[in-house]
Amino acid sequence: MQISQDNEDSPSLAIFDSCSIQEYKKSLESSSNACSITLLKASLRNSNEEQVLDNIFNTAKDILQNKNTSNISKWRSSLSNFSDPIKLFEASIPTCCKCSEKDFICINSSLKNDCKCNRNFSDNFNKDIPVMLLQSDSSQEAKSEDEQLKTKARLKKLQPKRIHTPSSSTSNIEDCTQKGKQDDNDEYDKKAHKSLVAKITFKTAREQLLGSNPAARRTLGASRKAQAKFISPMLGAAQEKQVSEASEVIDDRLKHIDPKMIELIESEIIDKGSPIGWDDIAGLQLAKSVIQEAVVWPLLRPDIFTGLRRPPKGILLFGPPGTGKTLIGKCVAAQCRATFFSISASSLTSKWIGDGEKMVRALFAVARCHQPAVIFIDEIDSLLTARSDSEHESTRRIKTEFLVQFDGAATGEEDRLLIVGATNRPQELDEAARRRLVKRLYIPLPDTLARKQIILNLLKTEDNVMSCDDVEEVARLTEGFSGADMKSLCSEAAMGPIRSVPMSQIINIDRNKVRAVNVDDFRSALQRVRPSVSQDDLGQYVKWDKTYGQGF
Ligand SMILES: Nc1ncnc2c1ncn2[C@@H]1O[C@H](COP(=O)(O)OP(=O)(O)OP(=O)(O)O)[C@@H](O)[C@H]1O
Repeated sequence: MQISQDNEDSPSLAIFDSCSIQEYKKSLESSSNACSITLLKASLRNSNEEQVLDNIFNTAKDILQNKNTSNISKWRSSLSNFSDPIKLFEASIPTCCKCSEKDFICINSSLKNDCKCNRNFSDNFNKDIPVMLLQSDSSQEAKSEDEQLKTKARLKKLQPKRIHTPSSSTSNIEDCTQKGKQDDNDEYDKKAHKSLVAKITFKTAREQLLGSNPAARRTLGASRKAQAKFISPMLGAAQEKQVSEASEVIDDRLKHIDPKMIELIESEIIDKGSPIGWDDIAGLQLAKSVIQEAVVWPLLRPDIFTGLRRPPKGILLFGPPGTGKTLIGKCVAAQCRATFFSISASSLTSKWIGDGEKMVRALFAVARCHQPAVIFIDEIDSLLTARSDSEHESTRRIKTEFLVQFDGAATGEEDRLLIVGATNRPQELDEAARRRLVKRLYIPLPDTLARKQIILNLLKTEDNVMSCDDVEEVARLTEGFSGADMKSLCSEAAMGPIRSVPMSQIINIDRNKVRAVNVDDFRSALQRVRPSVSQDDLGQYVKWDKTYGQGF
């Protein structure tokens, strides 16, 4: 801060650092002192930063010369004290007429007519102080005092930068500054001690929470990134989290994996649905027995299935849509007591654009941590299609990563991972993929017996009056239906009894009064539900099965 004085009446305070002005304004703002407020008003009077302190200085001078006594009648400092902002600020702290104490708390008490020291500030003193400031409690005072100390310390640091201007009155100011330095230091020590005491005895709710729960720092007023985890500001929740985080052992295999992906896999890709049993899958006896022998037993007894008996690491289930491929994958996982990871290959290439290959890596890493594990990849053809020139770079990278991971799983002696690929378009599969998915099982449309079993399974939970003959009739009439088509047919038939209820009663009708499903409902449903698989498509599967399939 540069202090110059062009003439004795009009000293000018030139600011070399706008930051120090802001600090000074802040210190004025944080004071409930009437003089400070008057000075603050003066500081705000002009938007030109350069003139702020000049305004303050002149205002202070007016007060001292009794030109501005409407607000403050007692101002016992002399002009020479205003050698710098610190002195100016100190001078702005009024002194009690009775005890001659300089204290903010005293001002408040006095203004509320309960001056503890029975100090007597001027009657005029409080007229201009906003009510809000009068109501500030002692903690705020302690805080403002603390801030003043900080401000002083900061301003003190700025003092060496002061440029001396050779003029008689400025010399006086400088002398005064030097003289006051020792006193200043003593006062700083005193106030610092006072502030320390205040700090020890008083803590804001925020300080208290942060003291006991540092994790809350990130939730209280701090900015959080969009993808950052939610951290509860609640004491118990945060502490619980900390304890659980501390006790969590991070698996080495997950060291280089993005935690967000791990979280995503564990929440979305691990299938936690109800376990599927072999009886839930109608028909497909041969496929079931091959799978049981080739993968379920080896996963359950890895000690017996070694060497030549070592199980394949990958199987392919191919066939028309809705024939139970996913059901089989789930059933394998349930039978092996394995974790079931279910992911659609097309989502790897579309949903996680750019991250697909990282996702593949993460998927295998997480699966290794959850062994035994079954990784079910639906629509595997979209991931492992035959290579072509038009293939997108990112798709090629995902494919390469998948094959690398697959080979890692295949060669890892200890790994108990099974990759189950499912496809409706086996002919589009890459040769490399075909070779790796050693067991290729055709999952055909259900035969009559299987369709009958599907109907019976689905009707178990419905009120029905279907005889065995009725079920057989429906099974016969549904030649060419897939398992999913059979489900649609049964749902449609189950709507028959509801449709027979008059519209006006549908809202109020007693559940027990809705009639049971009968064969006529199935007959009408058959008018609406048609098979989804064409005979031509079936021919392709049979052909591919003959060439590459297991051949049972
Ligand atoms: N063999 C079956 N036994 C019992 N229900 C079946 C059978 N096949 C299909 N379903 C029924 O059809 C639904 C769809 O089956 P699933 O999802 O397993 O077929 P998918 O072959 O995987 O089909 P997509 O190829 O379209 O993925 C199942 O939820 C089940 O209700």
